[in-house]
Amino acid sequence: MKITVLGAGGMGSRFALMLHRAGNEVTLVDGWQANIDAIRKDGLQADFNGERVTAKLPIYSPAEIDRIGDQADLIIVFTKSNQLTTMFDAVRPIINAETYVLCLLNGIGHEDVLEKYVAKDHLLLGITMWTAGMTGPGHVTLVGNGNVELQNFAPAGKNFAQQVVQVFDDAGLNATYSDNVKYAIWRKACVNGTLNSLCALLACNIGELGKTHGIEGLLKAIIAEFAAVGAHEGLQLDQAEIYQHVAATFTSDIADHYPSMYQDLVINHRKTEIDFINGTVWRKGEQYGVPTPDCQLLTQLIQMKEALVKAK
Ligand SMILES: NC(=O)C1=CN([C@@H]2O[C@H](COP(=O)(O)OP(=O)(O)OC[C@H]3O[C@@H](n4cnc5c(N)ncnc54)[C@H](OP(=O)(O)O)[C@@H]3O)[C@@H](O)[C@H]2O)C=CC1
Ligand SMILES: CC(C)(CO)C(=O)C(=O)O
Repeated sequence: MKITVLGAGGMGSRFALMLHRAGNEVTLVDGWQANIDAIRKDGLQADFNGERVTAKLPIYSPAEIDRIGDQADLIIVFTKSNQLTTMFDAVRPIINAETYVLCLLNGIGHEDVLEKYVAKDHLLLGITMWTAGMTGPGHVTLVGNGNVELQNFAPAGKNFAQQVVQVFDDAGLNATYSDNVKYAIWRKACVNGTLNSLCALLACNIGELGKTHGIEGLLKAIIAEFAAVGAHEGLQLDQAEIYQHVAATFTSDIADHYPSMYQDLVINHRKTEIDFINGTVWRKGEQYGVPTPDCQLLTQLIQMKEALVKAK
C-alpha cells in the first residue's frame, strides 16, 4: 500500500518503519527541520527491540508538500493533537477524493477537526497501545508490544478499513477491526487520563506508578469520571474492565515506558495533550453538570507545570 505518515515523531516513525519493512511504500511528512535533515542524511534510525535498524525513507516538510509525487492510498496521522489543524492546513494538496485518512492519536474528539479536511466515508479512526520514544532527531527507540484497533467513521469506509487491518497485521502491528471505535477511543483515553497525566506529574514510568501507595483508588476515581461523562454521550464504559486494562500495564512489557505526556512535559518541555484527555472530560463534565474533580485537578496541575517549564 502507498502510505504517507504525517508526523515523524516516535509513533509515526514506528508505524513507518514497520510498514516499510513489510513492503509498503512509505513517505514521511514532519515539521521538525533537524529531524528531516537527520533522516535525509542517515535514514530513519531505530533501536528496534535491541536491534539497530535503518530505513531510507523520503521525508518532506509541510512547506514542501507539492514535491510529494503520486497520491497515497492512506494517510496515517501521528502529529500531536494540538498540531492537527496546522498539519492538515498544510497538506490539503495531497488529500483528494480517493485518499483515506487514519487517525490513531491519543485523545477524544479528533474527528471534529478531521471532518473539515476529509470526507466522512474516507475517515478511519482508531487507537494504539504501541509505544515509542525519540532519542534525538531521526532516532527512535521502539520496545515492547502493542496493538491497533480501527474502524471506518462512516459505513462506506468499511472495506478499506478492513484492508488496512490486513496491511497492519502483515506488518506485525497486531491490528483488529473494531465494531465500536468510539468506545475504544474512550477506553484508551482512560489509559492516558490515568497513566499519562500521573506519570508526567510524578516523573515516573508506568511500572513505578503501579507501585505507588493508593494508586488503585485514584485510578478507579478517574475512570469513574470518564464513565460518568461518557454516559452523557451514549457510552456505557465498563469501569471494572477498564481498571483491569490500565492496571495490567503496570507489570506488562510497557512497564518501563515513560508515557508520551511525560516525554513532552519532562524531557522536551513541549505542550502536552492534556486538553484532549482529562481536560476534555472536565470541559464536557461542566457542560453536562457532572462533577469531575480529579480530571480538573490533573488538567490544572499539568497546565501549571507547562507554564513553569515554559512549554512550547
Ligand atoms: N509515544 C508513545 O508511546 C505513544 C504516543 N501516542 C500518541 O501518538 C501521537 C504522536 O505522539 P508521539 O509520536 O509520541 O509524538 P512525538 O513528540 O514523538 O512527535 C510528534 C511531533 O512533535 C515534533 N517533535 C517531537 N520531538 C520534538 C523535539 N524534541 N523538538 C522539536 N519537535 C519535536 C515533531 O513534529 P513538529 O516539528 O511538526 O512539531 C513530531 O512529528 C500522540 O497523539 C500521542 O499521544 C499513542 C500511543 C503511544
Ligand atoms: C503507551 C501509552 C498507553 C502509555 O500511557 C500511551 O498511549 C502513551 O505513552 O501516550
